[in-house]
Order: sequence, then C-alpha cells, then structure tokens
Amino acid sequence: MSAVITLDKVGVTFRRRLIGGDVVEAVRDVSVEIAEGETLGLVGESGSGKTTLGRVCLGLLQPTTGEMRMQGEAFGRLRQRRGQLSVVLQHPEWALNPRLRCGASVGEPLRVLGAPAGDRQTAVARMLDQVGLSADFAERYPGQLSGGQRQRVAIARALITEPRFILFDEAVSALDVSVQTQVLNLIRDLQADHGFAALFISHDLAATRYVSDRIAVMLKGEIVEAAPAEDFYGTPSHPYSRALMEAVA
Ligand SMILES: Nc1ncnc2c1ncn2[C@@H]1O[C@H](COP(=O)(O)OP(=O)(O)OP(=O)(O)O)[C@@H](O)[C@H]1O
Repeated sequence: MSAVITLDKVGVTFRRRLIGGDVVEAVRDVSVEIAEGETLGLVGESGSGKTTLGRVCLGLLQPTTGEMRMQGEAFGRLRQRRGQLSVVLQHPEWALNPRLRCGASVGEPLRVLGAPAGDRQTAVARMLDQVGLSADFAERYPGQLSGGQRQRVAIARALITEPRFILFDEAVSALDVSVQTQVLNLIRDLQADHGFAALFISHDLAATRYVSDRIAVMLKGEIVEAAPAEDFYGTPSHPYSRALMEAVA
C-alpha cells in the first residue's frame, strides 16, 4: 500500500511568548508513514505532542525541521489540498454550526469545492445513510440529536469530499462507552469502504487498539515505540508503553 502521509524527521518547536519566551520542543525527530487504508493509533500522555503532530499531518502547521509529504509529494499549499484532508474532533459541536440543519453542515465542504446544489443533496443523503442515519436527519438541527448521532453527522461531513487522510483527534472520548463502540465500528467500516489513511489520537489505549493497524507511542515529543496493534496485546517493548498498558489493564 502506498503512503498517503509521510513524516520525515519532523520537528516542531514553539516559542512561548507569554512565559519569558522559552522554547518548547513539542515534536522531535518524528519519522512515520501512514498508508492508504491504514490507521495509525497515536497514544501518549497529555502534552506529549500528539495534537501538534496531527496538525502537521493536516498541513495546518509547518514543521520547524524535517518535512511532511502527501502521496509522495511535497505538501505545497493547503488550498490546493482542499477536500483531501479531514478531521473529526472530540466534540462534534466544534464542527457543526448549531444554526445550520445537519444536511447543510454535511454538504458544506462540497459547496466550498463548488459542487452544484443537486449533487450535494444526493451526496449528503448517501453519506448520512453510510453513517447509519436516515435521510430525514438532513432536516434536523444538531441540538435535536444525541451525542453519538452528532458525531455521526460530523463524520459524514468529514468524509463527504472523499479525503485521502482523516485525523480523528479524541473522536470518541466524549461519548458513552456503548456509543463509543458503535462509532469505532463505524470508523472501521467506513475505512474499509473508502480506503482513507487515518491517524487516531487518543488517551484511550483500548479504543485505539480497536481501530488501529499500528500504534505509535509518544513521550515528550518523540515516538518511542511504533508496532503493529496486535503487539500491544502482548508485551510492548518500551518501558513507557508497558506502563501505559498496565494503566489500562
Ligand atoms: N501553539 C502553541 N504554542 C506554544 N506551545 C504549544 C503550542 N501548541 C502546543 N504547545 C506545547 O507543545 C507541547 C505538546 O502539546 P500537544 O497539544 O501537541 O500535546 P498532546 O499530546 O496533544 O496533549 P493533549 O493530550 O493534552 O492534547 C505541550 O508542551 C504544549 O504546551
């Protein structure tokens, strides 16, 4: 399978302006690839650099050192990659305008790409069906939906342009456990159908294992271990990964 996202010795440093101008090395020398149809799980404690790395993969943050490539080519300008990259966040409310009907929210990325209204409507109905919602959800407002239904709508919106890469940043963390499993299953099914590459960021190792092909463990800006997800059922090699495993056991 060919790489969709390639991070080549990526480093990101921030200069904290408010706190005496000290420099934070949020990501250090990270090299990793995410292939078509593959999910890379990214786990690690708060502040270890996961979200920063996710923003680099989305092209929202230029690495300080090293390079991010998409489908083997220099990333270039974000504008030219419109529709090819997508994100599902922890709170669907962040992606859905409360004053817009769900159908309009789901279709909006297509509108931005210039798709005609008729095509958008057909695509929205198809996408809602794929995330397990009936067509009449297009007429509802986010406030009328449960948390799980809202996250399904947010996923439909993230997928409508057929992106090649999707970042799931704590995408199931705010959901009840039973709803989490449904949404994780949905993510797996959609990936099997659409073949996008995915980065699944989570504090929750069990959820991450469930959807990921490989798992990378971040510690203080570095990936200290990357291994097939099944290896995490056995004994991961890095002491920090073992500590993480014990914490969820
Ligand atoms: N825009 C920024 N300016 C300054 N420092 C930042 C910025 N963004 C992130 N950082 C710092 O970089 C480090 C990594 O942060 P990041 O949010 O990537 O970690 P994380 O693993 O995603 O944490 P969490 O799980 O809490 O979201 C932290 O020390 C954070 O304070």
